[in-house]
Amino acid sequence: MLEVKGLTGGYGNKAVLDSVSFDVHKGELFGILGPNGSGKTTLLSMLSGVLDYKVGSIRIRGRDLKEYSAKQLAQVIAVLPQHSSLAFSYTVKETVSLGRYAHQTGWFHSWTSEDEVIVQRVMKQTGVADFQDLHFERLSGGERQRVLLAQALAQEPEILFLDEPTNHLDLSYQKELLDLMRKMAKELELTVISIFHDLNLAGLYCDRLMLLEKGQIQVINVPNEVLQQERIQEVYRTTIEKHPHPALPKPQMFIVPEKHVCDFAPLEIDETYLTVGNEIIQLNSPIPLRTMSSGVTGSGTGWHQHFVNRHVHRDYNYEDHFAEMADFLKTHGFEPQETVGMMTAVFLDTVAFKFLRDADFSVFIIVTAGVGNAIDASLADQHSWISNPGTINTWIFVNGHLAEEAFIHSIVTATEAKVKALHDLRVLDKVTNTVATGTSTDSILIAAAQRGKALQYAGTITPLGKLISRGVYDCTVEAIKKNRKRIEEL
Ligand SMILES: Nc1ncnc2c1ncn2[C@@H]1O[C@H](COP(=O)(O)OP(=O)(O)OP(=O)(O)O)[C@@H](O)[C@H]1O
Repeated sequence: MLEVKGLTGGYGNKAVLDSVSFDVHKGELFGILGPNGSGKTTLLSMLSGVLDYKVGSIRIRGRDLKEYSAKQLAQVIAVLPQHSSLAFSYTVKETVSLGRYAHQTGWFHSWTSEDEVIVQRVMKQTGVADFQDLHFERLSGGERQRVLLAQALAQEPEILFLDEPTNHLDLSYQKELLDLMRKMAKELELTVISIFHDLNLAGLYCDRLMLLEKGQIQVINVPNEVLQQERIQEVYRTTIEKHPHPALPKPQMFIVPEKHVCDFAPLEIDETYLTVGNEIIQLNSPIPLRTMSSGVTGSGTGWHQHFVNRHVHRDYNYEDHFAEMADFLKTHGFEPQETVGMMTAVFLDTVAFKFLRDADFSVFIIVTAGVGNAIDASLADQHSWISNPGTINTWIFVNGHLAEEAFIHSIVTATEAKVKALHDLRVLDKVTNTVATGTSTDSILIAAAQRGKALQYAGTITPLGKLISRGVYDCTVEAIKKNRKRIEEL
């Protein structure tokens, strides 16, 4: 649909673009990225015939751009510029109708019913039909943007050029505009070429991205390839982190603000932050901690400041235990969004905790262990779904800076230590009469201050893994013994 070869040029003697070559296919959503001043708008101006070029070629539908008359070009391409103002005062509908100009013929341009149908359709698509009789200059920036998009679509172009299309739009219209672009690209084979400053939106919506750097193409590829952490850091000269989108196989880049001295102040989570009561065990951190957990609230990965292990009756049974737990936390002064919350049927005074220190980092481990529901994982298929009360809740606070993989290693290491504790205490699976490996509802939390020593690994043989192994083993043994004693006393 569009072929660019060796495009070089700029303004007067100032060369902005240097040997730019690429193709865009029909029906493709193609994103142009690059830092300020890298030449994105200059390229778009050349592609849309606004800015002349001396070296290289641009071919649209196999024909050289320079062979098109202005009107012919307007029948094929439409442009939604970044900043727009109108010289005259038009209503919204009149503004959109100007898009039909390229399709009108003869000296006396007559307005056909087809023109009317198209204008009404594009006004609906862009959400501006409701205010079609208002004057353009009375509109907000976002509303104007949508009116100009409607005008561009009224042209019924084959290629739509967009310069920062979501600039003035609120969140829902950003999504709607880009959803519409993608729909039109896929269903009507509209070719969309758009400049983006928002790398995440570009990554979410575009089929391919082209990254410009100082007037040259740094890379053209699918979003996952272009949006590499090191590359973006280098080209944009800033610190960012790349993470997967939570719902889609797409990359997302996060800005990391510069840290201040207070962000590095040493923090050691230990017993002083812990309170053990009859109804809850709570640990309140002075700062949010990076967490990975299987709590009833705060599960998955996140940042949490409060940690609650709540005693519930053996017969606790709510259909929506997530909502019930959230209500419980609220009535006890905890914000559920900021709290990792777990439940246990054991008496909370049977808790075991231990602080362990290495040269330049430390861990604080807290375990409650009910084993009435102990299961041998290798024979789990012999169990029915109905479970008895009893669960092992393991909390591991790390005073260090954990890498993503260290969170996973920590869970593996802690699980191995727990299994060994059950083995050594000969905790039995009552159904199979074999040694249990855990209970059916065990829960775990890894929470790290993300300050101090960088800890890349937490396998059993690493310094962190050794502390976790020792601490989880000792605490699990102690908690099970205390719990057994407590039950004997009843
Ligand atoms: N009309 C002009 N006359 C002379 N130089 C210009 C003109 N317009 C842009 N430039 C220069 O060309 C270079 C590229 O500008 P361009 O607007 O294409 O970059 P961009 O990648 O779109 O930047 P931004 O992200 O800031 O919009 C810049 O150095 C800019 O100063």
